[in-house]
Amino acid sequence: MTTPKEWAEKYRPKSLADVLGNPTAIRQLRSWAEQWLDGTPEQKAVLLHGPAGVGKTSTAHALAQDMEWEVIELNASDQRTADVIERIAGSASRMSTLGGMSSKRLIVLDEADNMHGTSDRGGPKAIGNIILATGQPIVLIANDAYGIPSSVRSNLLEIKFNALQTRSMIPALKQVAQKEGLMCGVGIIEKIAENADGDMRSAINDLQAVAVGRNEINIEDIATAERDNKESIFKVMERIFKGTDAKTALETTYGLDESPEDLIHWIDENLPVQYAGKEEGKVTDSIKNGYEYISRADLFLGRVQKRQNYLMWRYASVLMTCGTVVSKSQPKRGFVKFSPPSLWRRMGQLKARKNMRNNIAIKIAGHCHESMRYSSTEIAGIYSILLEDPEYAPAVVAELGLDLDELAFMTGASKVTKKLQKVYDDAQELRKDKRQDEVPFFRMPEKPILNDDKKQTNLSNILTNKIEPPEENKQNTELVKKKENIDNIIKKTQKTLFDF
Ligand SMILES: Nc1ncnc2c1ncn2[C@@H]1O[C@H](COP(=O)(O)OP(=O)(O)OP(=O)(O)O)[C@@H](O)[C@H]1O
Repeated sequence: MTTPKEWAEKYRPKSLADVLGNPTAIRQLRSWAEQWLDGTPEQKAVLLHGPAGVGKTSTAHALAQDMEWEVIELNASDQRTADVIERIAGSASRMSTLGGMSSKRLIVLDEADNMHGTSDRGGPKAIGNIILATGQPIVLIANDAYGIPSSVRSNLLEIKFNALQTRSMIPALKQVAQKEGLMCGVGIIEKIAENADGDMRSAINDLQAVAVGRNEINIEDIATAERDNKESIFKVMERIFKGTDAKTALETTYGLDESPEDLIHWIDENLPVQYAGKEEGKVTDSIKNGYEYISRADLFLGRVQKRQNYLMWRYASVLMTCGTVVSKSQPKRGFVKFSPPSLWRRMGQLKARKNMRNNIAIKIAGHCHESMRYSSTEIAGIYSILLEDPEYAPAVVAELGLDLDELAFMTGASKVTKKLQKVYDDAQELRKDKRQDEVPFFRMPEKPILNDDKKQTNLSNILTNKIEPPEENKQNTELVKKKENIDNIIKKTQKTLFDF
């Protein structure tokens, strides 16, 4: 059986133009590479450093492709003793390439901050020497710039990569889904992007994991995947709320992939339900005692934050777990479902909506040459009202370059309906027919409303508010209706400015 190719690998950017985010870093790297075309730059090696999964390695390879350079790579799985480095990178850095003097060979040293221990003995020193003597460009890649010995760092041009913004990851993830023929429910990509915390590799991996065996994914599928990851939290909840042994409960938290800050939310959410008495709504002693302990645990969590002293997590954990165990007045039996903290869900939904809103605002801002803020508060409303009119909707979608989710969001629909799909399909046809800047904002009906071209142009001017209709034409009912329609839209927007 063949294993499916990892999407993260399959969609690795091939050129610098395909790398998402970090424009300053890309610019710096490109201009450093161009210096090699005119000779040897002052700094012969660069260090790309930053968090995992933001495209450092991909950028190095994309650069080589763009410059048509060969790549010699030494990654962490290779033995990187002084000997090996000298044999591979050292000779590569001195020899000219098959393409002659003008062509270069890019030496890429991945995980350069991870060169210690016996297998890399002498490695950092050898790298330092090669950088001094090289005739070929060298790229070092590291998560932590401070993990590189300062003697090596002093000869490097440091280029910093930051975590990617959620809003730049969303369109790329949507493209991956589209290329894989995967239908995604509204908001699902936004949620995946947001969960990834700026790490594109993990976002693509999550998307692939949720998509296994499906050609359509919905928000419930993510909830199930999240639940699978959280399997151990349910065990801990069981020990805390059903058990009577405080020590065992505490010990189970050690294997948990959650911080005490997260665990306290779980306990807080479930305590009133798990320790509820027979009398509905009555606050039992178990609940009171439990909250007493939780509030003290919370004090310690506050101190951890304030003093950055993580040793105090220990006290917080003991108070919240053992405290909740001993708070119950009698053993609790029977099944009561454990729920994840509702606070997270609310915050997650808010964040996903915010990302979607920002993406739309960027598109409107680009189109109207206005700021994002002005676009979302003042202009977006007009567009959402126009989207309700089947005559204008495709042109608006085409002009702004909205995708289906964004269209659904702007019209306030909870899911993609057939009507929205049709608007979207018509918009794609419009985009295909004309170059983007040629798509008129107000699409004229296919069949002219008026019989001759001159009158048709007049109508176009009136619709775009360039001129008032001539007095005699006001009698033309169709024309007047159109004008009134537009006036109504504008009046309505002034009253109900986009609430999203
Ligand atoms: N900026 C980006 N643009 C496009 N794709 C990206 C980007 N960053 C990461 N990816 C995706 O994630 C995968 C892994 O990226 P890459 O190996 O370049 O990250 P990295 O920063 O070098 O991570 P690490 O430090 O863990 O090695 C790529 O194959 C690509 O699919």
